[in-house]
Amino acid sequence: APAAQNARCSDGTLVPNSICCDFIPLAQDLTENLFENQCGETAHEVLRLSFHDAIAISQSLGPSAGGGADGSMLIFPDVEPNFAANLGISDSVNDLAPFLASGKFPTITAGDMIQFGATVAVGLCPGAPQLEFRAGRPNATAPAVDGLIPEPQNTVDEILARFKDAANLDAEDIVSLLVSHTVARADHVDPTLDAAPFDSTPFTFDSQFFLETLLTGVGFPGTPNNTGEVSSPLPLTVGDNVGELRLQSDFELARDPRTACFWQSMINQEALMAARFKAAMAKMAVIGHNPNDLVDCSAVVPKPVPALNKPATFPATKSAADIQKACPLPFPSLTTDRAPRETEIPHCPDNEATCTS
Ligand code: HEM
Ligand SMILES: [Ca+2]
Ligand SMILES: [Mn+2]
Repeated sequence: APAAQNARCSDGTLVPNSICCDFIPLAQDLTENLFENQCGETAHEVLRLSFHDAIAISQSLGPSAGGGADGSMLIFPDVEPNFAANLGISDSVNDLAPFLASGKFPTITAGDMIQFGATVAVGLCPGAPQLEFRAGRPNATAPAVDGLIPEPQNTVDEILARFKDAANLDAEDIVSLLVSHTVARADHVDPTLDAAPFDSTPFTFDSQFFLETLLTGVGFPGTPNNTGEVSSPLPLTVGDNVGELRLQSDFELARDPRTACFWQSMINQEALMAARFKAAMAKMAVIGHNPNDLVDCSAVVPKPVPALNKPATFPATKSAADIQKACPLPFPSLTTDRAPRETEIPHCPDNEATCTS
C-alpha cells in the first residue's frame, strides 16, 4: 500500500514525512551548482559513487566488513577512496563533501546525500527514469574493508558471487545496474586517457551501450595491455574526443550464457531498460538497511529531462555483421548511422568546445 501523504512541502509537494521536504533545496543546489544542469562528468561520477558506497558490504564476512549504502565514503574520505578499485571516486567524494558540510542541510545524512545525489544526477540524462528515493540512512560508524568493489578484470563467476554476497543481487539485477554504463567514461583504466566513453553516447541514457558491447573489438582508444580493458569497436581518438573503451567485465557479461539474453533484450528497449534500472537501483540504494525503516521520499526526486526517443542504431561503419551474437533469440533489426567513416565521440555534452573533465 502506498505510504500516507501526510505532509506538504512549501512548494506543494505531498510527502509521507516532512523530512522529505529538506531534499527539495538540495536537489536544486546539486542540479545548478554541482551538475550544472548536465548529464556530464560530475553527474556520472556521483552515480558511480552510489554503487561503490552501497556494494561495500558482505554477508559472508559479517557487519564489520562494511555497512552498504551508509555514506562511509563521505564520512571516512581517507579510507575507502584510497582502495585501488575506487580509483577516481575521490572526485565525487570531494564534490559532495561541501554540500554535507555546508550546514544548509543539517537533517541529511551522508548515505542519503550519496543516494539522493545519484537520483538527481541520473535525472539529468535524457532517457533516464525518475528513480525512487528513501531517506533516513544512519551515518556509517566505520569504513568498509578493501576487496568488496567489483573490478573489470574479475570473471563473471567472481562478479556474480560478489553481488550475491553483498545483497543477494542476481544476474538480471547486475545487468540492470550496468545500464549505468550508458552514461559513463573511464579516467583510470587506461592511464593515458581521460574520459574514455563506454558507448558512443555518454551523455544520453540509451541502449547503445548494450548494442556496442556486442560489436567485434578492433582496437584501443589509447594504449593496449591495460588491466581490465579489451579492444573496442570504436577506438578512434582525436584530441580530447576519446574513442570508446571497453571493460573486460562488460565484454564478458554481454556474452556469458547466464547474462547474454537479458543483455541483448535491453537493445532498443528503452522503456524496459529504464524500468529494470529503476527497480535495481531501488534495491541497491537500500543495501544495509531495512527499507521499512526509511521514509519513501520519491516525490521529491526531480522529474527527469525529456527523452530523445531516438531508436538504437549501429554506429557509422557497423552493421549486424559485426555483432558477436551470444543469445539464441533473434537480434533486433536496426539501421546504421550514415557517415562515410567512424565518427568521433564528442568529449563535451551538447557539443560544447570546453567542459570539465
Ligand atoms: C561488474 C560491475 C562493475 C564494474 C567491474 C565496473 C567498473 C567500472 C570501471 C573500471 C569504471 C571506470 C572508472 C574510471 O576509470 O574512471 C566504471 C565507471 C563507471 N561505473 Fe561502473 N562498474 C560496475 C558496475 C557499476 C554499477 C552497478 C554502477 C551504477 C549503478 C556503475 C556506474 C559507473 C559509472 C556511472 C561510471 C562512470 C564514471 C565517470 O564517467 O566518471 N558501475 N565502472
Ligand atoms: Ca549512452
Ligand atoms: Mn570520470
